[in-house]
Amino acid sequence: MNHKKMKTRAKINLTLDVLGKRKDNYHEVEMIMQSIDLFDEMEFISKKKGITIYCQHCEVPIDESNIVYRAAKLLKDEYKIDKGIDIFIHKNIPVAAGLAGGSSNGAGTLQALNELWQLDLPLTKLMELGKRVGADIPFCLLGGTALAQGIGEKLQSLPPLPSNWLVLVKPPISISTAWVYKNLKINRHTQHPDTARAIQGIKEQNIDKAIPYFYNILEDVTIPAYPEIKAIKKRLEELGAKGVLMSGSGPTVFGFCRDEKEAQSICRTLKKEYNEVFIAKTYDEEVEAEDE
Ligand SMILES: C[C@](O)(CO)[C@H](O)COP(=O)(O)OP(=O)(O)OC[C@H]1O[C@@H](n2ccc(N)nc2=O)[C@H](O)[C@@H]1O
Ligand SMILES: Nc1ncnc2c1ncn2[C@@H]1O[C@H](COP(=O)(O)OP(=O)(O)OP(=O)(O)O)[C@@H](O)[C@H]1O
Repeated sequence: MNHKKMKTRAKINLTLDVLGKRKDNYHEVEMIMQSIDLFDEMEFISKKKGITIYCQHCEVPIDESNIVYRAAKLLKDEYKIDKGIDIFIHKNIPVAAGLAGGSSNGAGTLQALNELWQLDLPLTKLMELGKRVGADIPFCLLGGTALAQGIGEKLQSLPPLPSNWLVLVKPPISISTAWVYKNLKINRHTQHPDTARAIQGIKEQNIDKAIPYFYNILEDVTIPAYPEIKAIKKRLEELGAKGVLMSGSGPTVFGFCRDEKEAQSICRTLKKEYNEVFIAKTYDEEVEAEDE
């Protein structure tokens, strides 16, 4: 086999808590992560030498700083691979949005090259390698619904929450993840998500019971700096969405809808106010396996 195509899916954070700062510049987190069916398309074609990235999106670098390049290089060096690869990325996931678009591409690269280079590495090994490239990559490899701890790499799968309709709105701002973590100040007044209760609702497969406990501590940093995030949250809530939250380090905001009809209607309204508005469903590969 010398050719592979794949879809790489975005994630949202249903809860995001920060428990403390580590000595390595990272933070200990606790978060419930969820794959959604908003995806990039990737194509991998073997060649003799070198790693070449092709991507038309103006905000995505095609040099060695691309997450995909770093993932491919890590695998190539670690397993002394004497082959090259052309990697084509077609972006649908908004860039620098808090939706782990780049991490999903990095995860897809590890999976695809594991096959094309016949490495036969188990998922746990790919996750360990992925962590070295980015904290969200291990979850992107696992997918579905999961509790993430450590820096995001210690993962426990939760019962799937597939096919819940979401509306997502990305305001036209870019936020650096490192900046957000650096500016988070936790004290005794800081509100934290009730992760255990959110997990309980998910385990009971009762999204309405879980939603009141969805909370993202990083909004404490982003909302004062970017009030438009709060304005979008308010609009989504006014229009009837539930569990409205910023994803990751932002700036994308998502909200849960009752059904497709409600999602379409909210999406239509918000498209008149914002340029980047998306509909997506929560996704679990095991439940919704499809021919890719
Ligand atoms: C905000 C989230 O997207 C939520 O899922 C992740 O925690 C961030 O994941 P990511 O973008 O893959 O993160 P990385 O690319 O590994 O790290 C970017 C920067 O974010 C900060 N960072 C990230 C993860 C973490 N647990 N603690 C941190 O402090 C670090 O300063 C790091 O330099
Ligand atoms: N393959 C890639 N796709 C998207 N962005 C990439 C990629 N490789 C490198 N980048 C760079 O990484 C930065 C973060 O992009 P990305 O879309 O992954 O952010 P994000 O959704 O906020 O990630 P996360 O939720 O993991 O913090 C961008 O500024 C972009 O220039």
